[in-house]
Amino acid sequence: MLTAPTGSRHTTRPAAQQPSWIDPVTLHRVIDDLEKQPPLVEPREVDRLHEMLGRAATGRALLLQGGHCAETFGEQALDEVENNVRTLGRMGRAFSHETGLPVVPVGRMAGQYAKPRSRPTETRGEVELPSYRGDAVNGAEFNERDRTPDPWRMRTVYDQSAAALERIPDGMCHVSHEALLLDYENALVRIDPETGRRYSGSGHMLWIGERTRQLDGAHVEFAAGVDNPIGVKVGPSATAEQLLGLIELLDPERRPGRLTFIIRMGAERITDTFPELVERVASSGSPALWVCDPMHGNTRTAANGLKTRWISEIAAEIHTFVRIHRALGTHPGGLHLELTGSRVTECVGGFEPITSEALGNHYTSACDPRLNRDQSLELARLSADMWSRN
Ligand SMILES: O=C[C@H](O)[C@H](O)COP(=O)(O)O
Ligand SMILES: C=C(OP(=O)(O)O)C(=O)O
Ligand SMILES: [Mn+2]
Repeated sequence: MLTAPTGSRHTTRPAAQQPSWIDPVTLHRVIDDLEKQPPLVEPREVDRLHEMLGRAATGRALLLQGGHCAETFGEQALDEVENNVRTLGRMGRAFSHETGLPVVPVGRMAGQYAKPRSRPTETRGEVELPSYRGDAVNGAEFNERDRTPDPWRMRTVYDQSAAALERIPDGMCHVSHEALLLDYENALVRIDPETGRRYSGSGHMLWIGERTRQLDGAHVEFAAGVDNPIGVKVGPSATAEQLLGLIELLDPERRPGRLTFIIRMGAERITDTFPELVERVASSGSPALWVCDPMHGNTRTAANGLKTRWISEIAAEIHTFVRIHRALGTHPGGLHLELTGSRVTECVGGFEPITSEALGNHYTSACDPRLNRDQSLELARLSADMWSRN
């Protein structure tokens, strides 16, 4: 049986983007309860993904990571899981067919319930309330009761994630999420008695976000202490020294598949620093896998106030990502996308284009705008073309 380590929740490092839970007694009851639960994922499944990502890191496969920006609680969300997995599967087959490389599908799924925010509070008129930080923390409705962080929501994350995992057909993909809420993540660390190794039991792959990747921060410390594959988001302010520091902390043994850099610079800015980052990391001997998140550096606000992204900019960032790798002789290792298998109208463009005016027609994202099913499949085909022609 996998056991929970003792004392794992104590850290002296600063932890960015954590909610202000107002009731410590409830918080500790929830943590104690989570520590008693079985892990959501098993070490052997985690190791299997590690091995597959190792192939991607060494140029023999591609990672296709995708799903909602923010998953939500409830039956309706569970009903979408299968559709999203099938969309990811179809995209993977398109990619694989064109590039000749196997594709490793990984869902942003069964755990992606906590969000970092640009601002701690949101103001509407005269009223200022805590920002919505994902269903793991508080409710999206703009009233004091919903927006107050509630630790019991972390217990629901566990149940909802378990239910979502049951909806993934035949283990068609591994699952991943941002390791943001350290109270939750620490409570789900387990030790494999056979090997003595520490694993996160909350998802196969975890990533650290752009806002929490500080070298001396609690998130990097947490990730360094588990054996799962780890992603780190890399935005335009990242330096080569920071990346080399992350490699020392997260992958000192240089194991292919352990560390993935998820580049999210924006179509305009990717040429500024990215070539130097790749060169410096490659010449350090790190086998880090590079994937492109063309979503988070290309977020805009439409005239009607909705957050959106343009397919043209998303495609442009992917294109530049591939070209830079080709020029340097390194491997463009895959994509990280926010998408859904449903017919939403959240991103602008596509073959049958969604216009900025139509964005409000079916905009259901709890946080960032996602590619809909058609846009996802088109982008997969377009990207596959970039991989094989460049
Ligand atoms: O992925 C999510 C968003 O990019 C992140 O939560 C920041 O969004 P915000 O600027 O609306 O807070
Ligand atoms: C918040 C996210 O990304 P980033 O940390 O890159 O901003 C995300 O992936 O939803
Ligand atoms: Mn997002």
